Amino acid sequence: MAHFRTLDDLGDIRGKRALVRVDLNVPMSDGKVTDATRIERVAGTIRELSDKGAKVVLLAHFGRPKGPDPDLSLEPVARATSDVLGRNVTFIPDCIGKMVEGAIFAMMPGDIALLENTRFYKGEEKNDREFTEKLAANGDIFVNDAFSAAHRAHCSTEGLATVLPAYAGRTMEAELEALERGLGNPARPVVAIVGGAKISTKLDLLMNLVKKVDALVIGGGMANTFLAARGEDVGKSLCEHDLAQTARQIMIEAATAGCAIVLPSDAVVAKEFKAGADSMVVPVDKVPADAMILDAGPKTVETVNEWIDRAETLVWNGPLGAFEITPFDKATVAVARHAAARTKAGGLLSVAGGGDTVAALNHAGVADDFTYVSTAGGAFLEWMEGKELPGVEVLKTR
Ligand SMILES: Nc1ncnc2c1ncn2[C@@H]1O[C@H](COP(=O)(O)OP(=O)(O)OP(=O)(O)O)[C@@H](O)[C@H]1O
Ligand SMILES: O=C(O)[C@H](O)COP(=O)(O)O
Repeated sequence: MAHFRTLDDLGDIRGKRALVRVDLNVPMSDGKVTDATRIERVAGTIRELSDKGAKVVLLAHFGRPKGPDPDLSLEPVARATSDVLGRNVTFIPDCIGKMVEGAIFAMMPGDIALLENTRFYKGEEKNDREFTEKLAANGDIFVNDAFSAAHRAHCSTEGLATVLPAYAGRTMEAELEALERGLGNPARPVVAIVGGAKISTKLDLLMNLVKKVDALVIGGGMANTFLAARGEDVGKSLCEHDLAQTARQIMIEAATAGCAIVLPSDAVVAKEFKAGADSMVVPVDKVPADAMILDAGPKTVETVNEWIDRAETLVWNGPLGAFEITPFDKATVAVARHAAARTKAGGLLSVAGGGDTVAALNHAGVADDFTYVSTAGGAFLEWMEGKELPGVEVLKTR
């Protein structure tokens, strides 16, 4: 990639402080990382910089804290990163200031440290110049290996590249190359599946996506808002009723663009959101008032698989149900396995992205059978829409 500086362009960095932006926003349960894919993907960059003798200082965010929040500390992620690397990763409980400066000063060439959640400071998400400079004070070079956070114009994703010599890490390089190969000019029909729970974040994306794909399958918690917008009673399901008008607008845009919208026709419902809860399959117009939709039903799975059979390109972000909890993983697993089988048989280019989506494909045992699995969620979708990603653009121009 001629227009980026990469690790190949680094000179002698022995003893230099490399601030490395990674995406360690990984799924966690009971304080433990439940899927280490994002950590595994950045391990190569970390090892390479460490082997070159840099002091490797990892910068990352975790969750969406409103300020310092012990529940969103990166400390447990430092342990998981250490396990993946098979090397010690020191956790430094802040990301700016004298204490951090001292801790980094004490590091030996090749040592690796992870700083505390950058989002504990308000300046981070505002891309505040002063906060960028405080972060930059602890680095000699900046390496961005967080493609999955590159849609955010934050200090640690964009700002730092304006004040320090900036390089794309190996994962950033690999993601851009693979997505360009797979989606630059996709073979049609293109089917997109968008599910998951981050409804408000994804509605804007859907608005643009319907203009680019031939069919849009809406699943997971996302679908409930659309079903409600269509007038269905979704009981106690996850649903953003105040976004019903936007959902209706998306359906109108889709009709205008000739994009088929595929919504669930049946659903698995339960009264409790817990493993092994009593559940039943109902048509989407018969959801009991005291129950919630937690997965797509078998008829829906059949319909989605038929769309996959017609597709040349499949783009997938967001699970079709609460796949972490049995038995609400069935639809996601069935569709993932179907797409994987078609990919393996030839004829389907399948690209999936999203932290939870990757976890779901791993759960289905088919992540390796997709053409490409990106660890990015929002960044993946924005890239798909053709939007410029600030974290990528700033690397290009320097
Ligand atoms: N019907 C549903 N009700 C409640 N939660 C659901 C439902 N369907 C899916 N989910 C939840 O959606 C979550 C995943 O959604 P999300 O939008 O975060 O996916 P993603 O885009 O792959 O992940 P990320 O945003 O981390 O990259 C899972 O935790 C899953 O349990
Ligand atoms: O999980 C992600 O998609 C990235 O880490 C970005 O997280 P955000 O949506 O909270 O900015």
